[in-house]
Amino acid sequence: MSQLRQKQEAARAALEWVEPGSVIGVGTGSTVDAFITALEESRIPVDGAISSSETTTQRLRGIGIDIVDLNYAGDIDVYIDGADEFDPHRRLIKGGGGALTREKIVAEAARTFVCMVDESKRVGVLGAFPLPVEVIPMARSLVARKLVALGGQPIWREGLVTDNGNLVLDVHNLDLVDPVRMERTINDIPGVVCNGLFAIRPANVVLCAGSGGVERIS
Ligand SMILES: O=C(CO)[C@H](O)[C@H](O)COP(=O)(O)O
Repeated sequence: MSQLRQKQEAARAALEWVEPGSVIGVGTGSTVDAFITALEESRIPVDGAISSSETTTQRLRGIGIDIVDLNYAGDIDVYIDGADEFDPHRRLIKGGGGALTREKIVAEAARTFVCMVDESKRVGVLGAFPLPVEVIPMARSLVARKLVALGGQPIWREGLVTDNGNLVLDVHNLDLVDPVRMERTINDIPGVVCNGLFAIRPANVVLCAGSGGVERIS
């Protein structure tokens, strides 16, 4: 089964968490694109969505779903998103699409975070995928030096400006054996807005699609 097909399978499985009449949180990326297509085909009537990026907002509006401001929504039942890597504890690396900060905000507002992945995203220990770190532009070089001191090799994702007007450093070769600790350590660097580790608050459910079907890890 192709990777795209696996993403579509995981996306269809996530529909089980969409309650008719609810407001849902929606992530960003190609798996989320497949989810939005599946949601449209399902005709489940949702009351609106909290979006994690301008790209997702456009897609959701395109299928007639209202975008709700998180400030007026309170907590929501479910957040549905993809990931770049997941480990056996449902801890994630996210941010390959550069939307990590808003993704983490919406995930935090949700009682249940459902993560849709294809088999290629499964790892024993996080860190093969470079860790995205969103930084305030004036702090780019300072933060990069601090990340080197932590053992990483940051590469500036040149040309990308996030929806929040910031920059992204992709950090290679960090030791992520203790991802909770590293998530906190990086967050403490002045100038860091957010990092792509979702370890303090992992996914509640991972739907991993492979050749044998969709595995539900919860
Ligand atoms: O974190 C993300 C975007 O910031 C995505 O969830 C992640 O990059 C996975 O993307 P895809 O579904 O295209 O494989």
